[in-house]
Amino acid sequence: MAPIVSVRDLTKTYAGGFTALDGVSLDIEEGEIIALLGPNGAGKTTLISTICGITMPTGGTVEVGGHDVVRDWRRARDLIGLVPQEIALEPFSTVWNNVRFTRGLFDRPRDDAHLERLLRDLSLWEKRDAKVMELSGGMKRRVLIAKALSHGPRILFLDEPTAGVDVELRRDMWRVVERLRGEGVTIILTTHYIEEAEAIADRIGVISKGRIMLVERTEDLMRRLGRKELRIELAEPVETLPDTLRREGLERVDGGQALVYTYDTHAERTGITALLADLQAAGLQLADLSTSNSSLEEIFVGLVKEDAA
Ligand SMILES: Nc1ncnc2c1ncn2[C@@H]1O[C@H](COP(=O)(O)OP(=O)(O)OP(=O)(O)O)[C@@H](O)[C@H]1O
Repeated sequence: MAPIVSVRDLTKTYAGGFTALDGVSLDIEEGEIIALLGPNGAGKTTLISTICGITMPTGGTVEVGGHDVVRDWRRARDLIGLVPQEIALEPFSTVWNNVRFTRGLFDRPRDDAHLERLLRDLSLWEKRDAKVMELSGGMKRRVLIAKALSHGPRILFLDEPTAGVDVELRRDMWRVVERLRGEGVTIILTTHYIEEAEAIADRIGVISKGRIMLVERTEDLMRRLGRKELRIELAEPVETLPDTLRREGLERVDGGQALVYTYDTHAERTGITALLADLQAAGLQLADLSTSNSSLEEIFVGLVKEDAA
């Protein structure tokens, strides 16, 4: 099946000369949830805005549902719902009218039942007659989501959806995302939180300095990167490792006072039992043992550092 979003060699250099996207290519399949992960300023928002036809590319192409987002922007945009990072709402208008107006912009027939369901899902129904300016920041974010979904888009973009939102909104949001997933809606979100990406995304793309560094199925990425460290404090330091202990992943550290064994938490065998047996056989006395997660956060920081190196 043709991808629903196809990005080819996309570049964006802003008027001031700054290159925010530097040759990005990415295919997104219909119905998948993809998380774009990257530090501040990596180019995530620029990528989303360009796919949505809001930012003009300086090179390359983007097709959404087979429509070029520049030449055929209206048809491409019609398939898209965008929840932006910044709150941009009509402050004097009510919640209901804000959402209904957006649906109207997409030339959809009136469908109050659809809008009611959306507002209920987002715990906004009680506030439907309130003016947007009277709402809290969290409520305004809910309105942004309702607006983005008002015309029943096939693709939903969520730009940093959970930055600074409370637990309830996060929960409501993920409930809506689950429902949309069930309906086959494609979801593209940007986030700083790798745990969030891991929890909901089918694939994770890592962006740094305007480039896609990797795109992988979440489970493959986690398997590849899901490593843990076992630290073995020795009663007496060892000068060199006996041959019977030499193996992949084992290192002498702190002048031989400790050994660090890195293993794959997903592997069928971690090799820990054999290692401990070999340590005993080699006559090494253990003073202490501890394990630490190579946390997903650290992995991410590591990836970005790698790029900077
Ligand atoms: N209109 C603009 N003019 C000039 N530079 C811009 C413009 N918009 C963004 N940039 C720059 O492009 C780079 C990428 O910005 P972008 O907002 O895409 O990053 P991001 O990954 O979404 O970051 P964040 O997580 O902070 O939102 C940044 O260095 C930013 O300063």
